[in-house]
Amino acid sequence: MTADNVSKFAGIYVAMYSAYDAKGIVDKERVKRLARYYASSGVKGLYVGGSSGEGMLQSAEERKQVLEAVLEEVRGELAVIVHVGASSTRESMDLCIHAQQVGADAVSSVPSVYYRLSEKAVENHWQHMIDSTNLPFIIYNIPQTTGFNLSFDLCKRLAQQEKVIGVKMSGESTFELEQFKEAGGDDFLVFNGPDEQFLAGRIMGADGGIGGTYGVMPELFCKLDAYFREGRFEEALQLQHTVNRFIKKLLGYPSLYGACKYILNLRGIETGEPRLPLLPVLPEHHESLVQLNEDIRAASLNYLS
Ligand SMILES: CC(=O)N[C@H](C=O)[C@@H](O)[C@H](O)[C@H](O)CO
Ligand SMILES: CC(=O)C(=O)O
Repeated sequence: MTADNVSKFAGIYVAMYSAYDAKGIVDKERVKRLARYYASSGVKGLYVGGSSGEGMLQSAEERKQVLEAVLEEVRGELAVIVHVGASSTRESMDLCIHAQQVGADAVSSVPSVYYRLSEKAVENHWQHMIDSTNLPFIIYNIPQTTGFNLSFDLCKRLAQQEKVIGVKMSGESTFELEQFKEAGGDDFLVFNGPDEQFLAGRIMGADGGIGGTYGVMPELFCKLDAYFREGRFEEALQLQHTVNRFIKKLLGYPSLYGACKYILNLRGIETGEPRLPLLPVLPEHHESLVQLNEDIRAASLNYLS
């Protein structure tokens, strides 16, 4: 990993939702409109097909369609990292090869889920993906959903490879986050996962963040990152408090993604409902989401003026 790569990839990435039509079928035009919405928000890039993107709930064919739509819209304008994690190594490799063919900037993956795998098995799973293309690879560590926590030693071993450029750390320990930076060295990128502690992650060494709630407030996260870079920590903390009030509310709905998608809908960006088993919001939630959308809008205007 070179310093060039660091400057190419460090920054704020929206973990993008997928867009479906009213029947729940992937809608490429809607995906494009959503990608376009972020292109003017100041973010560095998009993380496609991750937790928020519901990649794990889609067929490989659908995942390819979503990625193609995103790239057709913002290729060269935004950095596009695509999550290729799947249960079988074979499917992940297929998604990696596709990502390279269509021009994604990097691939990323969680461990295989469902089976309880040894560290050796997870390493081998990731290595097959790394070897299947020339693309940079970003480890996705999210122990609270996968049950597998990346160790310092495995991080260090993987980071020695040129193609392994970073880790998305969605575990909540900022100590472990700091240790991944230590394991990988200066040129190894660490992305903060938990949006609620973005500032803490940045202070402990993260080079940027990849987050789902950024999708409804990208400008606020870009501003928070700017405050951090400028050393304006008190203002950064105040802004983190502000976004956390919004995140806390978002987490109170039947599903976080359903709430975020409804807010996007209020802004004229239709993405359909989250895919089951993730629950949509109900009519009784609409009024409070209209209010939340207005509050986010007011905060964005306030911070950007
Ligand atoms: C567990 C999970 O999905 N974490 C996401 C990414 O790492 C975050 O972006 C959260 O969605 C966000 O911090 C809200 O809790
Ligand atoms: C939230 C997040 O980072 C993801 O969608 O993977």
